[in-house]
Amino acid sequence: MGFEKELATALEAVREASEICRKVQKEIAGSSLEKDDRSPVTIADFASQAVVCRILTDAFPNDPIIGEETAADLLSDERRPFLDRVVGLLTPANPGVHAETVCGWIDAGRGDGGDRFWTLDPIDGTKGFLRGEQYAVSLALIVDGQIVVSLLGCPNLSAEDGWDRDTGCLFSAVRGKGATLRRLDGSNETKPVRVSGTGKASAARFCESVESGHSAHGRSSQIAALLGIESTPVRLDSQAKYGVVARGEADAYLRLPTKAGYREKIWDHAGGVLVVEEAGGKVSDVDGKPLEFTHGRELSANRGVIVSNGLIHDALLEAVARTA
Ligand SMILES: Nc1ncnc2c1ncn2[C@@H]1O[C@H](COP(=O)(O)OS(=O)(=O)O)[C@@H](OP(=O)(O)O)[C@H]1O
Ligand SMILES: [Mg+2]
Ligand SMILES: [Mg+2]
Ligand SMILES: [Mg+2]
Repeated sequence: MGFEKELATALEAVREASEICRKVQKEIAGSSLEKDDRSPVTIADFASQAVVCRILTDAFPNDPIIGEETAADLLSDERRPFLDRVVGLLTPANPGVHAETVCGWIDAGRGDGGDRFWTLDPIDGTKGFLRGEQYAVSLALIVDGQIVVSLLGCPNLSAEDGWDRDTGCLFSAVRGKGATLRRLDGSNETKPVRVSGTGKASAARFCESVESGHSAHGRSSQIAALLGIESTPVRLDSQAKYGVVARGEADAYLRLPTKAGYREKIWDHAGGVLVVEEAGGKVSDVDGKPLEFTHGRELSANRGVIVSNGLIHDALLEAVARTA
């Protein structure tokens, strides 16, 4: 199957959601609150999830969506003004829309898995978004446990030479058809995406999370030392890291387990994984196992994530094992 309609619909959804995020990031003050797990969320996270779920549900009414956010976080009386601001973001494209409708769109993202489902991170890297730095809108379609379509909208990641750098970029991949880069604006000009050709592990350029609570930075410097790497890792938020490896600006992204028991969420990876694989790279957990998107909301069968250009993957896994 070509998944043409799925890709076209997902491109429209990620572009519309990214546009809202860009608008909010320009006037960010007072736009965030804290969820029960103490992580931040903004009006743009909710609006982005609402937009993507609305577009996907219109086109594919039978497809479940597993999204990060829930409207339950908006329903108290004290959060009503915050909900009204989310509704305000959606009103230009949906004149007269009511709060109940918007909450229904957000909660269309409360679906379960199954043979065919989408997973959505409406803003990945919310902390980066709040700092004015990198974030991504991440969306993927999973069929029979395999990612078949994936998209990463990166509004603050410059498009490459010759393109207007300010528009941000949009990566997409369809299984077996390669990975593609577009500008995030409406233009449909595309470029193929390829990983780097760095074959010597000692020459590898790493990227990793900004937040040391999300990936063990100390262990990644030990790994770099073992491999004879002298360059310092580039730290950037969100699945933009997958995009950067996919287009060869970095050779690897290490996400090393921190506190025992944290399980990675599927929406934090699905949009990036297929983009890197279709660009010629490789993704596994720290034990070298493929990521399993068949256990609901979490990658419960995996620990950590190692992303590379493929050529240096075995050397990375060996160094990871030696620092265990
Ligand atoms: N303890 C812990 N360990 C691993 N991962 C965690 C942890 N806590 C949160 N998260 C998830 O990290 C997502 C942000 O991705 P990054 O780590 O790439 O961003 S950052 O550079 O650290 O800001 C972030 O995604 P968003 O909530 O969508 O921003 C979280 O789902
Ligand atoms: Mg995330
Ligand atoms: Mg998120
Ligand atoms: Mg979050």
